[in-house]
Amino acid sequence: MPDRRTGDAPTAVVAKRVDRGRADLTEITELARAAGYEVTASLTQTREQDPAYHFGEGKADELARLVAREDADVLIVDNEVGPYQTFNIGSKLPEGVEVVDRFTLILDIFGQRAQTRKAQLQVELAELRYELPRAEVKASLAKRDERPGFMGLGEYDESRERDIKAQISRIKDELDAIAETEEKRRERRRESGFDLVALAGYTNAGKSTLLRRLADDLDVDENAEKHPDLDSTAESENQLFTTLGTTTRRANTGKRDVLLTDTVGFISDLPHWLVESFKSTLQSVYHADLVLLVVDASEPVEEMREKLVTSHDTLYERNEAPIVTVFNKVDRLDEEELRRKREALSALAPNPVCVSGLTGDRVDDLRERVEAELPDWKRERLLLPLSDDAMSLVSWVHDNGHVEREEYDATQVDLEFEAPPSVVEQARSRAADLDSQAPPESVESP
Ligand SMILES: Nc1nc2c(ncn2[C@@H]2O[C@H](COP(=O)(O)OP(=O)(O)OP(=O)(O)O)[C@@H](O)[C@H]2O)c(=O)[nH]1
Ligand SMILES: [Mg+2]
Repeated sequence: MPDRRTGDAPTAVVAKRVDRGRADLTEITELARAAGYEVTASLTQTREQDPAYHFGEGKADELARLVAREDADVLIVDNEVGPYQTFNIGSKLPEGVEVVDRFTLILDIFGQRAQTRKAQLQVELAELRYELPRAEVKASLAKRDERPGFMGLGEYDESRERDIKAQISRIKDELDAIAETEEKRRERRRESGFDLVALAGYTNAGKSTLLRRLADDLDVDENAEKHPDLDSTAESENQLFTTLGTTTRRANTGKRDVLLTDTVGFISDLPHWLVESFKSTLQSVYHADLVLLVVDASEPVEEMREKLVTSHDTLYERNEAPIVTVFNKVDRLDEEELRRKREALSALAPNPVCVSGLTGDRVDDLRERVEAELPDWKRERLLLPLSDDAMSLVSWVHDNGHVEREEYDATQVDLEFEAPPSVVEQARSRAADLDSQAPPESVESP
């Protein structure tokens, strides 16, 4: 196969079957492009699934001729093609041409982008889960045909399935350990007064662009030591699955200190095992204080609806946080069109915030909305003695909450602030410790 890195792009023919209506090849073509393929031809069919070839056998022959004529490197099928069907279609194709289904293609993209240990493990896990039922099929085909080496797979080895299962369980353990570390980190961040906000949504909706728009660059640098894991890059590209790992940056929404996390995009028609493999990437969404569900509002309303449904399905059951829908890319449509879309989608996306991450238009509305939707902060007033310890508590409150009033007299400082409940509690208990040195006074605010 030609090397994708040398600019000599491998070529692909894409195909798709639907039960009824017309097959739309836009997304699969985008996926192929994201994986590095040049799509040279395509074919669709509207018919019920054929058990042997997925497509009708006549169509499978036509596909084979097209692939041969185009001299394509792969045939990409935008359907869930069973292991037997893959084998049958493959046997009609010219020697060496692979059949790539939607999931293998997505895994291929993920594999190319996976940079962190976690991302690599997730890809490996998904590949193994994909391979497991196929290993079973290979086993039974090999037995049936008494051709142990068919498809160039080498000698069939009974232990392959056992191996796969063992590897799956090992990777799951490692991913669980990573998830636990991340959960502890989230707790630490909450305790130090951060609200955790996650950007979620369909791939290419503009999540990373919004992250960059909302994030406060300077603060990330200043806090690099305090939060060494904060990543300063969140690339945007007009391409599916630009973001694979999670990126967290500090954002300023006014009073609150927010940590904003960008995540892998959602996509429709993913099998359960693939979503499951990337579960730990989505933990930062599932365990956020608030989820911003980003939608590309420049797309046709039916497409927006489908992508909203996919997003809600992905969030469903696991998500604990309130969801705010964000209609992004509003620079690409006029007020009237936006109004129509809001109305048409009002059941799925009640009261959305409309912004342009690209131009920054109305991003202040989004900041305000984030503030308004985050869980309530508590108000507190403390009277502290003038001591070094008290001053360090005052500066800690500044770091972790929002100080409304700070007045000094000869003997004490009168501090009024708003902060998350956990911060208020800690501040109270630290104030009580100070009081053991100089008698304290805590005044309930009105
Ligand atoms: N016109 C317009 N384009 C936008 C806007 N926001 C993002 N884009 C473009 O949309 C494309 C996708 O943006 P990203 O920020 O990479 O989207 P994403 O949701 O992070 O995508 P993935 O990481 O691939 O899931 C890029 O080409 C952006 O420049 C916007 O408000 N207006
Ligand atoms: Mg992104």
